[in-house]
Amino acid sequence: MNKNSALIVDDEPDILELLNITLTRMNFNCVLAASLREAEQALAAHQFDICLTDMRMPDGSGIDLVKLIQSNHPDLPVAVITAHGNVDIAIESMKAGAFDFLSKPIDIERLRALVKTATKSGAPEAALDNELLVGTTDVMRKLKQQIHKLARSQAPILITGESGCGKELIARSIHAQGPRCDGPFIAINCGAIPRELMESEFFGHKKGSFTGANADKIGLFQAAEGGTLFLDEVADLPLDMQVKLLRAIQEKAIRPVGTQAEQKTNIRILSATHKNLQNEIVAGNFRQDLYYRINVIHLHAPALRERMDDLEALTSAILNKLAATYDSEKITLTPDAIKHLKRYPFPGNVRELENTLERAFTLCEGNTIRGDDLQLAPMQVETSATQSEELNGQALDKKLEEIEMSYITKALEETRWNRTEAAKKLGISFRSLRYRLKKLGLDTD
Ligand SMILES: Nc1ncnc2c1ncn2[C@@H]1O[C@H](COP(=O)(O)OP(=O)(O)OP(=O)(O)O)[C@@H](O)[C@H]1O
Repeated sequence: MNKNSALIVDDEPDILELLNITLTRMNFNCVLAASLREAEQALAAHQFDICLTDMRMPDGSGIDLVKLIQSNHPDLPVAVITAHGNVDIAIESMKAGAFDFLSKPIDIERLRALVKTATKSGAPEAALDNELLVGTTDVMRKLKQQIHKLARSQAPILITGESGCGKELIARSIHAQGPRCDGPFIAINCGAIPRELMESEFFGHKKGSFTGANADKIGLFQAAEGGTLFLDEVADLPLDMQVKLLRAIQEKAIRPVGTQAEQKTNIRILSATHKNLQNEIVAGNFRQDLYYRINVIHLHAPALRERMDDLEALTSAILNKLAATYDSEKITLTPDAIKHLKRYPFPGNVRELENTLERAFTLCEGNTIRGDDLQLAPMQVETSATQSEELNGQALDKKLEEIEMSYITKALEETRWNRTEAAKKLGISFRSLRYRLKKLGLDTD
């Protein structure tokens, strides 16, 4: 088996020795350098699989080395070793391109985990274009490149963008392309957890630690061990929970409710929000220090109306998925339907496009969707981009659902729950009614 090779840069002989012994035991060939100059020479002479560097060297800083490696050897993962508690340096180095950091005193277990993650290859090349994210417009191409580049890094990433524009999908792609791809991807909507259960949901609890805690329970952090924890709607975390989350990220350790002992964690944190976190900080709803920690790298997901050239590709991907789900033949759109879609601003982004097409599919005759089947009200078609920014996709969906629910229940009551008759009354097919009943939770089968 070919040995991996490591470049270790430190002017402190003790640490150099510790790193050397640990990595040699992990079957690495180690090259040692005591200064930036020596590191540069080693980089010019050898190929490495990982570089570990201290921050302070006689002739420069670890960040200088990170920058140098970024520009000359962009595929070489480099991790920095920082003084205990020096968060600023750790973050600065990750922003500069370090894939992770270790703080002193060095914890051997963490060091081994870091080295393993760094040298583990991500998903195979074939998966890299990731079919997950449909889109070839410039903005999507750039986003995909960024995702590919950031997948190996362990830096926390904040993904911003409007509702339904693909933030979770981006997080999944980062996970799928990175070295943690065999580990779990745990997604959690921070706004959906009852406040009183939050700490236990995040960190787990011990049996008997509070009323209702009938058994030991693991939390999301433990469930995501070795993988990625995706905190969706992170702006909705209450302030007291923000403090606890900050601590967990900083210490890379958690304490389940009702226990004293800390548990180390090895997870990557990705977060997302459709809110402007800067504004939330000013309003006193979000902690600046937590923002700083989760936003080491920032990715922005574009709204659908900013990449309308992707609309047709997205539409056809969604229709293929629908055909597979409903075991139907290929579904097509008339040119008129395509025109309708192109004129609509999609305040609810790709999610709204999916909902629109699914609804149209259940309404359409045969397998061809016409303009009218899309039910895009003229008022909505004309909505300006500025107005649509104020609309919230989820609110719109909820409203439409309420209207749908009230019409359907009325028709069902009038026909004494005869669904064939109710469908006729509503002017929709039986198939469409059945689909809607299921979706609204009114299905009695
Ligand atoms: N580029 C894309 N290609 C294919 N499907 C996409 C794309 N972007 C979003 N989607 C689909 O749109 C839906 C919404 O995406 P996702 O849940 O990732 O959005 P989000 O921004 O996280 O939404 P929210 O802010 O409401 O949590 C999903 O079903 C997702 O698969």
